Parts: sequence; structure tokens; C-alpha cells
Amino acid sequence: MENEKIPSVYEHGSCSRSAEPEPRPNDSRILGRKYHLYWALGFGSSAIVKLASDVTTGHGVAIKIFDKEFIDGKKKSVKKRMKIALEREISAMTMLRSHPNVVRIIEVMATTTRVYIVMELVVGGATLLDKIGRTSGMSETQARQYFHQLICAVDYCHSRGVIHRDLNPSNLLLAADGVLKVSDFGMTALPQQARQDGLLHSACGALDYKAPEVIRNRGYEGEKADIWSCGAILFHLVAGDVPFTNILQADFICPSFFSASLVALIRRILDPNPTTRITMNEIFENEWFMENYEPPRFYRQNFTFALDMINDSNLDVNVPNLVHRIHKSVLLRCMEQGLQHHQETSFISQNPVDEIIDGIERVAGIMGFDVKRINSFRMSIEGGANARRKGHLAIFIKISEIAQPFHMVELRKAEGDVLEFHNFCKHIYAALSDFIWKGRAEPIDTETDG
Ligand SMILES: Nc1ncnc2c1ncn2[C@@H]1O[C@H](COP(=O)(O)OP(=O)(O)OP(=O)(O)O)[C@@H](O)[C@H]1O
Repeated sequence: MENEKIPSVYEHGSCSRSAEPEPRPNDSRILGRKYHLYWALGFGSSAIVKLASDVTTGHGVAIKIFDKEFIDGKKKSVKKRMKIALEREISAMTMLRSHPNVVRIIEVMATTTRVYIVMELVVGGATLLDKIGRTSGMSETQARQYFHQLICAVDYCHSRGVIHRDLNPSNLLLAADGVLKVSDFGMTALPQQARQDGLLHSACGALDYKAPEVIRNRGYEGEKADIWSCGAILFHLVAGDVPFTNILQADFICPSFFSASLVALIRRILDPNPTTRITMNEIFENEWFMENYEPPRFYRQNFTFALDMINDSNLDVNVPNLVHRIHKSVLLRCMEQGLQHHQETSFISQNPVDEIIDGIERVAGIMGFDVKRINSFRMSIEGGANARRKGHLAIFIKISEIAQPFHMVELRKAEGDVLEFHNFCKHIYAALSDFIWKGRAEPIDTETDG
């Protein structure tokens, strides 16, 4: 992390890590009438993270502030990279906001000169690096607890097509209660970034944790590269030091106090050949990993996510700038990906209600959901095969008669992740395609009264 000083607004910065908010309204700036801004919690290469509190609720939040002037002052290539990183960070965090081990984005605010990412406050705010720094390696039991949380978060990222690409202990925040939160999605790769060969080509990430194929820079599979970084982190946690002096030689020695099953797992993760390297599914079957494993408890409520333009009368709103671009592109992307919208869908069927319900029940059953019939026109579906790894999903289904023989089948997400809901609907649509009315084969005469 390059500790570059960011000019202007950061007059309250004192770089304290004691993140307990102590609302001191007289001593703070107010952002968009919503947040009291306090002191700096940390500095990154492109942004400053400040402690803030919600004006209405008093709840603490962390706000990552990007300064356009600071970004614009950089060389052209660096400037472009920083802007792209900011857009990706917002997109990725937005897609990942129901996982308890990912720092949750609350909203994005922007003025013409600054972008503010409002995030959950990780009280304590220390990183895993700080923690390792204070030990000469931790017990396997403690390392396993962190590794469980890291793998669950990374698996979730991958399930949403997000590759972190910069997993290292300084990007893993630790809350005071020991909960690990993956942060800093600025290097993230989203699915559209893979080239035609399906591989990523930018060499990102902290060197000690970077997979050899990333360093060689001849194209790499993002998920496998993230898995390698997790392995290097696990090694560091237990050994108290990183595994390699020369990653390209991929030669490392596990200290003698490592258990045999940990050595076996680490050797499978730090396999220099990405095609034979362990997969996420195999990690979830691994003996060392599965000891005392408890699936994460996903946030079950739906979070709303907002993008706000703050009216800042001191600023020249006519200048076309970064903020406008980000505002537009992120909003567009959110809409394209249906992150805010499409929490419900419907289709029309000419089949009898019983057949429709039986069909949905069959598909939902195959997908591992529990189906409850509420009455002959309504049902609810809960759980799913992915519930342990990707969160709990609950769907409410209502069938109404439009005009004989047509029925409207409405599927509404009651709880859970939008992408999982989309996945469920995709299966229903594929499996019941014969049930779905695709066009006006016969005229519907709703005016007739018999
Ligand atoms: N949600 C949060 N709660 C508490 N502290 C935080 C939070 N997010 C970040 N911090 C603090 O701010 C520091 C910098 O944050 P972050 O790593 O996101 O910045 P960055 O500019 O992306 O850094 P980098 O230079 O590594 O890319 C962190 O190391 C941490 O101490």
C-alpha cells in the first residue's frame, strides 16, 4: 500500500484504528446531510477511509473517499487504472453484499469532485496482517477459523463471477469479534474481463501471495489464482511467514510443526500447475478444512443500495467528470445485472393449476428446495442446494386465473440473493418450457361473458 497523502478535505485525518464511533457532531463535517464524517481509519493508494456515523441512527459506518483531483493529477495510464478500479470496486461490492465475510457496501454518494463509498464499519479495523504481525504463527485451530471465513467469502465471490485478484492479509479486515471481512475490491476482475481464451491477463496482487501463472503473465484462470492466494495466506497464518522466496520455483518447505493433513492441503493448494490445483469444491471436501466447519450465516434481509448525487453548491456541476461517468456506468450496470430490480418474474401458462404446481414442485425438489403448498393457488419454496454456501433463498409463488385456460404464474423473491433467485427462475423456465405460453396461439376474448 502506497501511503500517499491525499489533499484537501481530509483535515480530520488522524489515522486511528480505534474504530468505535464516538459521535462528536461539533467536530465533524456532514456529508450529504446523512453522515457525520470523523477521522481517518486508514489510507490506501487511491483513497482514504474515514469513520462516520449515520446522522439519523447514530450507527457507525466507514466511508472510502476518492478524490477526483488526486486521481486526475496522476499520469494518464495510472489515472485510467484508478478510475477503472473504482468502478469495479463498486460493482463487485454491490454484487456481494449479502455475505457476512465481505465488507458490505451501503451506498455510493458522489459530488462533482469526490466519490464516497459508504460501507459497513468493521469495528476494530485491524487487518489480518496486523494480527499475524503480533504472532509468530498461530495455532492450526485459529488459522482454520480464519481460513473457513476466507474460503466461504471467496467461494461466494466466484459464484458471482467476481475474482478478487488481490487476496492478501492486508486486505482482510478483522472485526473485534474475530469475524473476517474481505475488503478492497479495486483489483477485481468481473466476468466481462476474460479475453476470448476465457483467461485473465493482468498481473495483479501482492507478490508474496500471487500465483506463479499470474507472475508469468501468460493468461490465467482467475479462480485458481485466488485459491493459490488463500493457500499462501493459510501458510503465513500458521508458519508466521510467507511460503516462498521465489514463487516461480514454487518450492517451499512446511515447518515440522504443521500437521500431516495441513501439509497435504497446502501442497494441493500451492500446486504450481493450475489445472491440477485443488478446486473450491475439493476444499469443501478436505478433511483438514471440514473440521469444525460451520456454514456462514448470510444476511437474510434485503439491503437496499443507493446511488446518490449530492448537491454541492461549491462545485462546478457543468464539468464532465469522473463522477458523472461512474454514476452512469455503475447505475447502468446495476440495472443490467438486475441487482435492484427483477426480484420477481411471471409467465403465462395454459396448463391446469395442479400441473403447474406439480411441475414447479418437481424442479424445486431436484434443486434441493423445501416446498410448502399454502393452498391450491399459492406455494412457498425455501432453502436450496446452495443455501449453505450461497445463502438462504425464499420464493413465494402465486397462480391466478386470467381467462380460461390461461393462468398467470408469479414468482417473487421473499428473501435472499437476487442472483440465486435468477438462477432458480432460469431452471424453472428451462424445465417447464412446455408449460409456458409463448404467444397468442388462440385469441383471448376477455370481453365475452359466455
Ligand atoms: N469498512 C471498514 N471499516 C474499518 N476500517 C476500514 C474499512 N475499510 C477500510 N478500512 C481501513 O482503511 C484501510 C485502507 O482501506 P483499503 O485497503 O480499502 O484502501 P485502498 O485504497 O483500496 O488500499 P490499497 O492501497 O491496498 O488498494 C484498511 O487497511 C483499513 O485499515
